[in-house]
Amino acid sequence: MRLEDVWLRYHRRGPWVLRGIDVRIGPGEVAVVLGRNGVGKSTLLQVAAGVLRPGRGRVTDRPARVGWVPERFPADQPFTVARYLTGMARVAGLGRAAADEAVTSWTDRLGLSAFRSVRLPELSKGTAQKVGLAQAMLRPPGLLVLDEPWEGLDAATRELVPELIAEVLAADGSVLVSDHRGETIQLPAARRWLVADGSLSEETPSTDETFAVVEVAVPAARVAGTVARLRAEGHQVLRVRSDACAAAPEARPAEPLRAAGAARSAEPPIGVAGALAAEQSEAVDAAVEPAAGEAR
Ligand SMILES: Nc1ncnc2c1ncn2[C@@H]1O[C@H](COP(=O)(O)OP(=O)(O)OP(=O)(O)O)[C@@H](O)[C@H]1O
Repeated sequence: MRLEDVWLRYHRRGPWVLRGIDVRIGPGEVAVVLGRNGVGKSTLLQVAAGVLRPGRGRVTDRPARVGWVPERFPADQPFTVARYLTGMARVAGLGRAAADEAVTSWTDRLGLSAFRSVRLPELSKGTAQKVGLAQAMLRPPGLLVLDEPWEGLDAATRELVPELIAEVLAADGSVLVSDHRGETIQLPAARRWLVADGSLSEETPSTDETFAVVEVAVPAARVAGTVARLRAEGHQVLRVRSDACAAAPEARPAEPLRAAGAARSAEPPIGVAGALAAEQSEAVDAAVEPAAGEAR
């Protein structure tokens, strides 16, 4: 699929959100869309999915079957989970029996079986997100578009997301995913598209595919700005936490950089800049490339 010189704005005289985006994604490829809040990641994903039509330019070779998981599942619909998913399966072109089979299979897999008779507005945010994932996968999509798919999901389902992505890729589908939680660290082969000022640039892959995790302590008042800057630079922010340990007044000695897989071990963090009051400090864990020895 290719986005050819795509421009988009929401209002006739409004500012252009996307300005001349030109990018292509092929079968079996996954791209992570990164950038500051409000920069246009969701807009780009919606254009790719065919939910929004570009004001100028065009999208070519979009696969016939697109699975789109919006950032917020629209749960204000008067259907039960089973009824909604069966309806979506039929809309996707499945016959009655195949639709029932797909709904049973995906509700089982996503832990939704107990919610089949529950109406959508009564679901918790996380459960509604699972319904959003299920509807996108009912019929194997040639293009899967996931807008912050990890948001609100329980741990078990979060782990399932890379599995679903892998399945789409294995069937020669393409996947686009935005991710502000840094979960796409689990997709080491993903291309990385950075959106800024309406344009898109692609990060060139590192020859060293290992990651390192750098823990950084910043004053609470600067957390949002730091997170935004790190993301805009293409780093994956894994989590933000209040951390009394970061309040230690003395600087700790630097430890060797740890691999991302070891990030949650009990080892002390590296290079923590301390001297912050506990109630004022937040720790930002940022995974950066390249690995060892080049903490930025
Ligand atoms: N329906 C809409 N009508 C008008 N403006 C919109 C609409 N949706 C988004 N925008 C504006 O377009 C810009 C890009 O929004 P978009 O949601 O695509 O950004 P984003 O990078 O996905 O943000 P976030 O990371 O916060 O989800 C923002 O300035 C936003 O306010």
